[in-house]
Amino acid sequence: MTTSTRGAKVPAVLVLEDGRIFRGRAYGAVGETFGEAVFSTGMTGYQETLTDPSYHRQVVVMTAPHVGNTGVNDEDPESGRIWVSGYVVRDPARVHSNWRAQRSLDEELANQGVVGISGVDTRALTRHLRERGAMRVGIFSGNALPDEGTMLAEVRQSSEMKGANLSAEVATKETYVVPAIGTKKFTVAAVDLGIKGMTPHRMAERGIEVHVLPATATVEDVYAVNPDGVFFSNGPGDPATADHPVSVMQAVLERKTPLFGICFGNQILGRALGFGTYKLKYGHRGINQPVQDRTTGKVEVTAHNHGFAVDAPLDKVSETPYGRAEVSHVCLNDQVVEGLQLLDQPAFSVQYHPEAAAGPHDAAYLFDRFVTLMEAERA
Ligand SMILES: NC(=O)CC[C@H](N)C(=O)O
Repeated sequence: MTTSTRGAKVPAVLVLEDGRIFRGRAYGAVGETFGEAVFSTGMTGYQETLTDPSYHRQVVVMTAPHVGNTGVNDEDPESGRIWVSGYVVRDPARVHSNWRAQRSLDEELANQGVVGISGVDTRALTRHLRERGAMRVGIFSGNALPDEGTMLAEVRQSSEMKGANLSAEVATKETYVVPAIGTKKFTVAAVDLGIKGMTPHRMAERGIEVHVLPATATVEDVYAVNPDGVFFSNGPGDPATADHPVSVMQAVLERKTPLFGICFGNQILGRALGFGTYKLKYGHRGINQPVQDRTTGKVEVTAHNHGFAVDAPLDKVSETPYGRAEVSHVCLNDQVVEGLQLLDQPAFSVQYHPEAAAGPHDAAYLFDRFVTLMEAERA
């Protein structure tokens, strides 16, 4: 059990681009940071949230009121570092206690230079974002802060999420291989647009050797690994900017290689098929979102982290250059497209996170579906 009072007495201010201001105390590193203000409704899994590369350039507000209780360990991160650009909590744990804990959350944020703020009325902030939409934000902490007008001007000069092309900033620069666990059955080329560590692990558990390729990988790079299937990962930024992975995916669809995409990968499949993408008002982030599989009618409780979505018709099968396609999954909160599948070739994707980490495992069957497509191709 460790106690920490780091930053507890240093003032901090959160300034939204529309001029609303919340005052609190420094949490984690002291300094200033900018990003898109978004909220996550996950009650658990803060380490996985912080280290998900899809949160690059986002300031995450936790709706769970008490954060940090179980400290930080070196097993749960989804990547090699924290990616959120800022962190907002109401009541940080002063005492953490868990058999796996190695240090406190505010120590970890400080070590990694992540500026946060605590003591914020996160319920009021979340309601504000829900009503006005996700927007730019700045967190400023320290004993001598700029005046409000200066802070607001800095927030309004910071970059927007719409139009941001960020995959190359978070993805691996070099290809690496995640070996199959047990007998190797298949090889998959996984295009890393900001991949979470649990995703190749879920494939490895099913006998897949995963070659994780940089976001800049070409069609030749993909086929150089002689893949049984091709995967496109989650990742940060605006899918409207992802022209390169869209063209690589179109080449994969041409060849009818089994294809699976998660989150950003679903948006890329949407674009590859000719659908548009758009920015949601405030997005879906958390581990408690109800999604219906429209093929089976079953409802899954699922993990989400997306601010954009695919604009595809829910009520009809669409003709695309790669055959017929339909919306396979839909979010029951707001009818947003949560999955796509092709009817004439082995390709599908989901907007949410079947790998969980954090979150329920209801959607793990989608990895089995990918295996089934690869088996059918081989038969
Ligand atoms: N987790 C993801 O892949 C997110 C995809 C995209 N950046 C979005 O916000 O919608």
